[in-house]
Amino acid sequence: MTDPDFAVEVHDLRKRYGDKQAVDGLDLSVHRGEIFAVLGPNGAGKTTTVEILEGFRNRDGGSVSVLGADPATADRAWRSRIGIVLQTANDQAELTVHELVHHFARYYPHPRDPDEVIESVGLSEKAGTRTRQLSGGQRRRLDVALGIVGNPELLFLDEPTTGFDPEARHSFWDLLDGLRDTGTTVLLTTHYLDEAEHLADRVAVVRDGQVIALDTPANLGGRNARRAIVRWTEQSAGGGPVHHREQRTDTPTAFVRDLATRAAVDGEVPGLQVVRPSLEDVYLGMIGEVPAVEPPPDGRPRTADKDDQMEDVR
Ligand SMILES: Nc1ncnc2c1ncn2[C@@H]1O[C@H](COP(=O)(O)OP(=O)(O)OP(=O)(O)O)[C@@H](O)[C@H]1O
Repeated sequence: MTDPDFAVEVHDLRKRYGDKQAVDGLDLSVHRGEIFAVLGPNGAGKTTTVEILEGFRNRDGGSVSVLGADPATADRAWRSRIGIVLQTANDQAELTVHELVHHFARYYPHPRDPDEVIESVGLSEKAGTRTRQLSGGQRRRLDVALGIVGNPELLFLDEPTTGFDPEARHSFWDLLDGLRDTGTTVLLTTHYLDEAEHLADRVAVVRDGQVIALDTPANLGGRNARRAIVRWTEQSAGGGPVHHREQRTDTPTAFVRDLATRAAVDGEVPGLQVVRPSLEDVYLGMIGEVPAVEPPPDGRPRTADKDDQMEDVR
């Protein structure tokens, strides 16, 4: 433990609520300076894990190191090195943006310049506005301002863009890209696959309290999961039933060329589609929502080609 290259190291983390094993032997490590996303369905154990890392919740077992210290016993000096943006917004509704950010800055030994922070989250024009008069997206930006004004080495963001419109989400991403450039380590939980894909250097998928996959967004699920899928239809001889065919391949162009010579009807392959699984397809396959990237079950028809698989998907 306490490898200086890692901002966070977690091994075999466990937490139970009554008879619910919320975290069940979870392992992960976050490099310094990286943006790390934790994805998972509702109830997977993400918030519990993050709260343990923040020192807000006790664990039942496992080892945890955050900025070299155990959050369960860490002191105030440690706390001033982390920033936290919670799911629920702060409620000092009568203070202005300027007052609130300046007020929070005084809690920290080495804060950033509060006015620069307000500017960096795009709220300069709202500095004199009471926080209750901010829109949801502006409120979230203020939450981030409060999370970063202490100049944290590590920032926790719990579902930062839930409820944002697409434009607000994209400006928030720009804000985080800027934070990345300052070397701040960010650990965020999100339900949005596009968010993880855009922002994260690495992604952990959590299900049933365990990390079931951990990789870069491009490699999550393995290279095989991102192979192109060619889909088309074939009709049985004599006008019989239509079969939906599907094949995974690294060489879709060559495959379609070959398919066109054997399966085209009047020059066209019926129902032809070439798709590459998105991160969302891979993720949904992993958490068991849609078997998007699983191999076909036994007993389904397959091609003679030993490298690739084909199935009748009906
Ligand atoms: N304080 C608590 N008391 C009892 N059970 C809890 C408590 N907090 C969470 N749980 C349960 O533990 C499991 C994990 O919850 P957790 O909030 O960590 O999941 P999550 O992945 O953050 O979910 P979401 O995406 O919905 O926020 C869930 O089954 C939840 O109902």
